[in-house]
Amino acid sequence: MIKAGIIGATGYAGAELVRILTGHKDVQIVWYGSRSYIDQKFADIYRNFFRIVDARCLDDHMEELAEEADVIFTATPQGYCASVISEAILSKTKIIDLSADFRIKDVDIYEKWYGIKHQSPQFIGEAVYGLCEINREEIRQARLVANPGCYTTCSILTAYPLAKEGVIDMNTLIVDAKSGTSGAGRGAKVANLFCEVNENIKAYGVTTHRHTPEIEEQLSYAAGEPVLLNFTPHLVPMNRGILATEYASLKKPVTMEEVGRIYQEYYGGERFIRLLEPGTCPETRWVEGSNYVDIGFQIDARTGRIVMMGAIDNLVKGAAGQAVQNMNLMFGLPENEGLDLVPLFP
Ligand SMILES: NC(=O)C1=CN([C@@H]2O[C@H](COP(=O)(O)OP(=O)(O)OC[C@H]3O[C@@H](n4cnc5c(N)ncnc54)[C@H](OP(=O)(O)O)[C@@H]3O)[C@@H](O)[C@H]2O)C=CC1
Ligand SMILES: CC(=O)N[C@@H](CCC(=O)OP(=O)(O)O)C(=O)O
Repeated sequence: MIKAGIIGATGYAGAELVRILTGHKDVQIVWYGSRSYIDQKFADIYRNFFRIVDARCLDDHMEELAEEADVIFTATPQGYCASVISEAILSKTKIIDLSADFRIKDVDIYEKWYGIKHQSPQFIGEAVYGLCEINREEIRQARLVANPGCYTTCSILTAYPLAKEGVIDMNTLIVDAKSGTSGAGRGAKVANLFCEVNENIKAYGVTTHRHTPEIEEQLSYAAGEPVLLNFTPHLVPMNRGILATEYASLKKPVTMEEVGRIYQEYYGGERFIRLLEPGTCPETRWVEGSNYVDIGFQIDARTGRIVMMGAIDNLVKGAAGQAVQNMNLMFGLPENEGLDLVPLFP
């Protein structure tokens, strides 16, 4: 049995980790970490776990937890993992960090976009960017995995094959993405109150959202050239889900069949990527509650552009599901263990 500790188990991403790991046959959760609910029963906070999880929440003692756990998930705010990680901890246990602390290789870029000083830049080099479909082999060897963000997972996977194959002009790429409100976490904020979000759609973080450099960095590796792009997130009145619609000019005319073949070559064998039939657009409702990424595209011969579309559940493939997929790789388990979650509908 793999012993897993979750720091931040009481947040939305942490609670989703509890849900997935509770159904994972090779994992025992040994630590339900919290700041605000110490000693309270986890199932009293999230009553969907009534008579399923009996444990109480514990404080966030990483050093003590490292003695007990084979893997620690940090589902905590930006800056937390970097402020507690140490060689002593990493020599005893593996860490999968759901925050952005180790995602961006250039510490100056991290500090500029996140507005905080990085407390452990010495571990940035060894951290593996945990996008399983792209970095599978490195993840298997990793002690520290930087689990990608929700917008970034969806945006990168949707464009990756065409960026890698040089089909699109990367300097024309625009990523327009929409997210449900669980993406903002459980903490109370006026902007996320029912009356503020319901019956409304708005863009936010226009030209300044912190996921921009993460998408740019990963697509730069794919394209083999520096990438600058526009990323515009939107908040929509739903609980879960991300839809990314991405526009780019084609470098030369290509057919739907040719593009379909490229996607097939990269993702045809991927358990969690579903390439939709030509002309079918991804919808968040068909991936909700699951680890799937649904991808579709359409060529606009009139403008010479391609429109690529991806949908995920932000809390599953965008956070906890991907974290468990990473854990499976790190422990040599089948990648889909605990993740055969059929999407929910309605
Ligand atoms: N929500 C999403 O869709 C996604 C989130 N992420 C990332 O995952 C992480 C968690 O996000 P999310 O679950 O949404 O956030 P929440 O605000 O819902 O949860 C935050 C969690 O962190 C705990 N916490 C807060 N401050 C501290 C601290 N100083 N020390 C220890 N624990 C602390 C909270 O504990 P308590 O409540 O007990 O006080 C809570 O369990 C973030 O880094 C986020 O960016 C990544 C991808 C998607
Ligand atoms: C709707 C909403 O507010 N979403 C969050 C993204 C959450 C997330 O994925 O956070 P990290 O990837 O940075 O860990 C936001 O825009 O800040």
